Amino acid sequence: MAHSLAGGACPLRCSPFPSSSTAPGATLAAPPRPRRRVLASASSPPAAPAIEGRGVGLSVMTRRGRVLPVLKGCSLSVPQGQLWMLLGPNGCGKSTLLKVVMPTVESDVAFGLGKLNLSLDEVRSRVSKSLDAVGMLSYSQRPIQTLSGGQKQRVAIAGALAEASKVLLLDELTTFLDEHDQMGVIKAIKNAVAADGEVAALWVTHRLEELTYADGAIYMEDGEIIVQGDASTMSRFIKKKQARYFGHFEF
Ligand SMILES: Nc1ncnc2c1ncn2[C@@H]1O[C@H](COP(=O)(O)OP(=O)(O)OP(=O)(O)O)[C@@H](O)[C@H]1O
Repeated sequence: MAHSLAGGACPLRCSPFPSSSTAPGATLAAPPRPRRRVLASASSPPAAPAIEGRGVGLSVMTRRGRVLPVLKGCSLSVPQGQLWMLLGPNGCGKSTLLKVVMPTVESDVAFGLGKLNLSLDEVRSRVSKSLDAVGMLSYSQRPIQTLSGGQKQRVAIAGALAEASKVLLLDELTTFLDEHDQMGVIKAIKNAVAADGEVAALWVTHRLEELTYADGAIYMEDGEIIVQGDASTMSRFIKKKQARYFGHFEF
């Protein structure tokens, strides 16, 4: 099974598991008197919720030390297989609510396993092994939206590993990442490949320093593979090529 991941924004995935959540560090406020109405068709049978929040409250501290309630006892339920819109005037709390009901790292990785008909124990085991392989096990319960770009990439890689993908096709995963996140992602891939022994990865990059982590490399020009070999051979080849290129210029 091959799994392709591209750089840039991580695809947002919804949890297969119902969850209610609050943002880390959020102050839970006592819910005010309910001001909500639930309108439902009497004929529609209740579907299992895919996104669920119960009594979610969140307050932030202003610079002047005032506690500002942003979310006040919000309860919502979006059934599986349906598209719902979150509406309301500017500043009413839509984006904040979206952030706090996002899936956790754990449920995001489990998402792809829904199609495999596995037992819950097997799902849990695969999720924790793959998160461990990319160094993200301690983040299992964190909402995806609270992660850095590099951490999101590592969670996406864990998702591919959990599905037992034997081939990882990785396109410029580190382009928009800072150096710390870049190292985290490349080490995660390196560990995952080394730990399993059966996984192979092909990594598209412009960052030549990443060659240090590779076992081998392939160099292309104008639609053709010019040379391929082990990492040290390829490193020498690239350095010679760069020297020839810079030799054309007089400084
Ligand atoms: N970290 C924060 N510190 C201070 N105020 C905050 C913080 N987060 C959210 N708010 C305030 O909470 C309110 C809700 O913000 P939010 O962005 O969720 O609203 P929204 O409904 O998505 O708005 P819009 O439709 O304009 O995008 C706003 O008044 C915003 O200024």
